[in-house]
Amino acid sequence: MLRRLESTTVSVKEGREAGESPSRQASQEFDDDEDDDVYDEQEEVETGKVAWNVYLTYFKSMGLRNAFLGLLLILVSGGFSLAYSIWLSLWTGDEVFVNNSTESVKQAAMEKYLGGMSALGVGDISAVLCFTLAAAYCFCEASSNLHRTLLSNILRAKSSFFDVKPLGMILNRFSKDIDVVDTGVGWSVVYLAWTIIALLTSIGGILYATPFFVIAIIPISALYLYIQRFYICTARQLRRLSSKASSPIYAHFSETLHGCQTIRAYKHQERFIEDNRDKIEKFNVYRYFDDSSDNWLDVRMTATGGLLVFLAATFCVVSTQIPYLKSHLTSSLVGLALTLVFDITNVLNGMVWTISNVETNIVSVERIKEYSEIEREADWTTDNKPSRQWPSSGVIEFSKYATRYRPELDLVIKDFNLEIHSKEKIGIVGRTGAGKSSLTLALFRMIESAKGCIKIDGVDISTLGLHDLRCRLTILPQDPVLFSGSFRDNLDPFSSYTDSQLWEVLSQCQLKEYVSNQPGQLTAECGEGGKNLSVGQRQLICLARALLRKTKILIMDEATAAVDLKTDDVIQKTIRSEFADCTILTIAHRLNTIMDCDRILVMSKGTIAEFDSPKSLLDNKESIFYGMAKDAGLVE
Ligand SMILES: Nc1ncnc2c1ncn2[C@@H]1O[C@H](COP(=O)(O)OP(=O)(O)OP(=O)(O)O)[C@@H](O)[C@H]1O
Repeated sequence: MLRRLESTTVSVKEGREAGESPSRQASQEFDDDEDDDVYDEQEEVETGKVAWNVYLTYFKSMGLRNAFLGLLLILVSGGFSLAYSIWLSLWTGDEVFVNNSTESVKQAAMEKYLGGMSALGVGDISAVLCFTLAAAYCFCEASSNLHRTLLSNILRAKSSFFDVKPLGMILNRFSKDIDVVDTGVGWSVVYLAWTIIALLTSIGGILYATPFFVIAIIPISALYLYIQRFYICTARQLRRLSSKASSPIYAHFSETLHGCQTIRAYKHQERFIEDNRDKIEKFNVYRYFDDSSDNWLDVRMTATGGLLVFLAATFCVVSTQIPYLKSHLTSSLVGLALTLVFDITNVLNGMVWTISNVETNIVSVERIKEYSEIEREADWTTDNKPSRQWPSSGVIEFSKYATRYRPELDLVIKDFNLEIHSKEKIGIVGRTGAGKSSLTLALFRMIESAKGCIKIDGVDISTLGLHDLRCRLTILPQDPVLFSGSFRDNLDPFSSYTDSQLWEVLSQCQLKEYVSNQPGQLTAECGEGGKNLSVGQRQLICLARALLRKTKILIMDEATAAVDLKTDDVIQKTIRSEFADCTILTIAHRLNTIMDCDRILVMSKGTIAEFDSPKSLLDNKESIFYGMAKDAGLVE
């Protein structure tokens, strides 16, 4: 979006000049549906019922044995509740209390029933307590396992995944969806199990008291089912849509935070605030309908519940007119039936809510599962382990190599046949977009081969594990990457080197004086992503890290672009002396930094345009390199 800022600024200006009304401009501007279209393409919304394997994924993530134990405890607790009601009805129906029994008999019966109630109560409480503890454990297991799988998959996702998915979309899965799994899914599944058991026990009790009630139960259950099915498919889809609509909010928010300076510089604060409101508004549309559908359900559930109570009472009255039933029906049974029917209304209402809740909450598991199954990079390690010394010579060979960023895109490197000898220093130049950075990414297998192979010291790198490959090469990237932490953490994250070694590399990179003046010196904080340092200083820290690792192959991707010429000169000298016996590939924008290289690779549109010593290339006035050197003022 920030990239579009300048062009939009121009188009807004042009719009004003063309005399368009502000509202029309605004509508065009906020036809930022283009943005949302991007999301539409990138974030597909599932439709229809959530697949059963999503539920299975959730139960598997809590451990099937744990899930089974939890279910068993719910059944035990439900059994206690039913026994409790039956015991109460037996108590109220016991003729000992209405006959002319002696006080001692009444006393004994009272003690029996009270003792029974207490035992059932204690049993019920214990079962609920055990169940709650088991449930809490299961939910934590499920959440942490789902989160772990999601995180490990995202961290191992192919780089193309990050090219096509905006950060906000990924953050949404880690924040909102994980939050729903943490707090919503588990308990909604438990409430569902509880309500099913409560429903079955209530229906059993009512049928025992008034068998006639079966005539009402069937159509009313059908009505409940109908309402529930109607509601759930709407609520489920609304939940999916509102989850999707929240992604652009996250993405926009993080973009705004990152581009705060640019937004202020262009005085586009208002536009971004409006944009943010617009996205929240779109999100609220789904939320509003989500809430409205809840109210719709509430009204119907209450009406159907009332009908159920009315029918139960009517059947009790009708039963008193039928001689066979009349003899069976006692006042305590009528009491039990009416109590249960009041319960059943709540239970049926609760069931519809919980089924919908489960279905809507499980959508988050579905979304997490989707990102837990994205295509991953190649294996971290394979059976083909390189020797400890590999690469000992640093010979790099590209044979008929070609690569692309994604299967649907064009090749960015084509027909690459190249051999770089041991300890050779190669300068790589070419117009922007020629494929220089892609070449370095290919060496690290950030992008995989589409054709041909790359061999390092005779080993085809595609047969190695990614970790084995990447830890044997060093890159100084265009964008220096630093972690939040101290200088020491950034230089030596695995604490493998001594302080004196760290100071030595800092001095080689011209940073010794700066670091020793910091409070705490090596333990001084670099800030989040190294924000306490300038870009040039960050590049120097990366260089120091490379000097410490000192692998046989070093790749520099415009690594000193942000440092001043004098420092650049010193660094180049340091690299030449410290990495004298290493193979170095240098992508350069300042031609003078690669003039002393052994050979220069000039790239054009992903192919090798020229590959020779600087002298030979400069001797040929027709060469591309000569033209570049001339433009840079290095030759006449
Ligand atoms: N993440 C990506 N997804 C798809 N295509 C990409 C990606 N990164 C680069 N490309 C394409 O690959 C081609 C080569 O880009 P590359 O970054 O390797 O060029 P470069 O020579 O390093 O350019 P520069 O000097 O500007 O860094 C370009 O056409 C570019 O559009």
